[in-house]
Amino acid sequence: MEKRSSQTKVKVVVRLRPALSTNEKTCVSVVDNRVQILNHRNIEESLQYEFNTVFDEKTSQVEVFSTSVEPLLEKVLHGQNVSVFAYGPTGAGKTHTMLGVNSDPGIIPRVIQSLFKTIELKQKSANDLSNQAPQFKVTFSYMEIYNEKVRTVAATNLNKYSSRSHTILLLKIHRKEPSGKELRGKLYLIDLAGSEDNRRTGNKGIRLKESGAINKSLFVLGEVVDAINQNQPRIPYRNSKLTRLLQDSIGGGCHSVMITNIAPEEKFYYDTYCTLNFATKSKKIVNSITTHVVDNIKIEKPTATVRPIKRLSGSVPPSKPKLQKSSSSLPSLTSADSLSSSTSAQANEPLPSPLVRQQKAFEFAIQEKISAMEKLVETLQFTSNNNAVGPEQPSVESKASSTPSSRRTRSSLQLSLVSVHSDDSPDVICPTPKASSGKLTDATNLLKQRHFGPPPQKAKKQKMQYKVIEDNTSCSPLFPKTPSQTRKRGSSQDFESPTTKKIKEAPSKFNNEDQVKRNAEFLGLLNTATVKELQELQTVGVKRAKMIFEWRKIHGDFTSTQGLLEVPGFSDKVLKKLLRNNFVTET
Ligand SMILES: Nc1ncnc2c1ncn2[C@@H]1O[C@H](COP(=O)(O)OP(=O)(O)OP(=O)(O)O)[C@@H](O)[C@H]1O
Repeated sequence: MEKRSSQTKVKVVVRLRPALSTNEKTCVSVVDNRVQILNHRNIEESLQYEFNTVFDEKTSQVEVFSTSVEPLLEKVLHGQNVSVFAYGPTGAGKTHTMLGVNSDPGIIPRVIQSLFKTIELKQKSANDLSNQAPQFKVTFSYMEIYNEKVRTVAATNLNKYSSRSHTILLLKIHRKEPSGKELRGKLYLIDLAGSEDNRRTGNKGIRLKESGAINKSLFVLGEVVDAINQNQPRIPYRNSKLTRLLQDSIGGGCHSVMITNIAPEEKFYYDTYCTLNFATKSKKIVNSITTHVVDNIKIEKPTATVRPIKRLSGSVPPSKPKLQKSSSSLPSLTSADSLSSSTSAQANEPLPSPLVRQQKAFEFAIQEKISAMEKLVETLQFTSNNNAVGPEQPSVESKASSTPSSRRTRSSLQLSLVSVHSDDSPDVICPTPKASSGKLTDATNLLKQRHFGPPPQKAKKQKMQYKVIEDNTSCSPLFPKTPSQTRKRGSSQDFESPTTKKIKEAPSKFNNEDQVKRNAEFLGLLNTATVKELQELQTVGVKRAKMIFEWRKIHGDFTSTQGLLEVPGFSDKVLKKLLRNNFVTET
């Protein structure tokens, strides 16, 4: 059930990074909540922009987090969605703000630490009062929107580690109250690819095209913001993958914070000007906040809410050096970085509590997946386009390029939207030790083993598509290892689920009641089926099944079959055909 509770504006904050070199001239300054940019060519053209919050170059990571993000975490725990995204030109500090470095962690590691600590506190205080504590389950997905025509995550002249994709970390928090009431909140943490002025970056060839694609998606983002501000009847969310993903964040049901990163150097003048103009128009957007709540009548039996340390330790990857190595991908916090008064007390505990250990395991799982993804992209760069690999490229394990799987990974480079999906892990409250342990320790292997793509010719034809790596091995319809690998579409005996079977067995004649029932069953199936099951529906092939599945993971349940129109690959015509072929009427 969704409850529209309030309306709130997109919160736009600006962060100015420090100058990176004393040799460069600067043109931006911050006074109170105003940003001033001086046009060195014409001093009279100096511009001032006002925002609610402006962080100057001295602002620390913890201040950015505690001012802009931390207050919203409670909302996620209460079934609301929150979106935090960093926007700005290449090299202005988006990744520093979102991820940070080990010695100075950014928003993502701080959010994870804070969420787990808050959950622990809530459970502790319930236990202290001898009340039954709520149960929490935290899952995550990591996605990149990547231009499929580009073969490298290449360095530009401007910033040698420039990220060329939009990356999205989605945390889902499922809270179950002892009363049976369930709350489901989502937290999107988004590091957008940098917009850039190609004249300045010196981009050429592939990099120019890549940059063009990034700028185009950001341009569509601008169009979306304009359309919302002008109250247009149609908002062009569907014109880019990025805006589809941000649909809930901009003009949707989320609490949204846009962190606008800007750089002080004169050479960024035009970028800074455009970025601040975009930020100014974004702050007018109003979102209608939705609370995702299910009221279950069933009263849960009391269960242990914090699992014993012994079982938990099974879920932490045993290899310490590996974890330490991967920690470079996702900086973790030290006790010195205590975030708020409510959490700082915890930081001094001599032994990590179970939830802190779970948080660590969770961080590790994300680290593993992100670093595996980075490795994969590097491998792909190397194996798919040796010419493009210059001295700035990171070294690549040659093993990966010589195995048969590398041939498959190469083809997956052509996919534009890469999703490392691990929605079932790690389960904070009650994973079985076996499952949990497998999921966490195998994260990297999983990615290595399962980065298979469609045959290269096929992938070339497809302009934009999803690549999904799922933790649940039984849900890999694209590349099943079982006899189903050779099965033809429609011959589903080998894994047909009772639900799918029910849908497939269409009665020869419907009365109204049958039809309503069937429609409901079909909708239920859309909201619960695995990719394999979805594939069994008429008119839903592998690609559409994966699209439906991914869309559902990101945006939640479909409330009607019309919702399928939001899924990439579904036109009116396709939807009508799908409904007709499955004996379902429009809902
Ligand atoms: N607040 C800051 N304090 C210190 N250094 C910073 C800060 N913000 C950014 N930097 C440094 O500036 C450089 C560029 O930052 P970063 O890579 O985060 O930019 P970006 O906007 O993510 O770029 P891209 O769009 O190319 O990914 C990095 O070396 C980073 O460490």
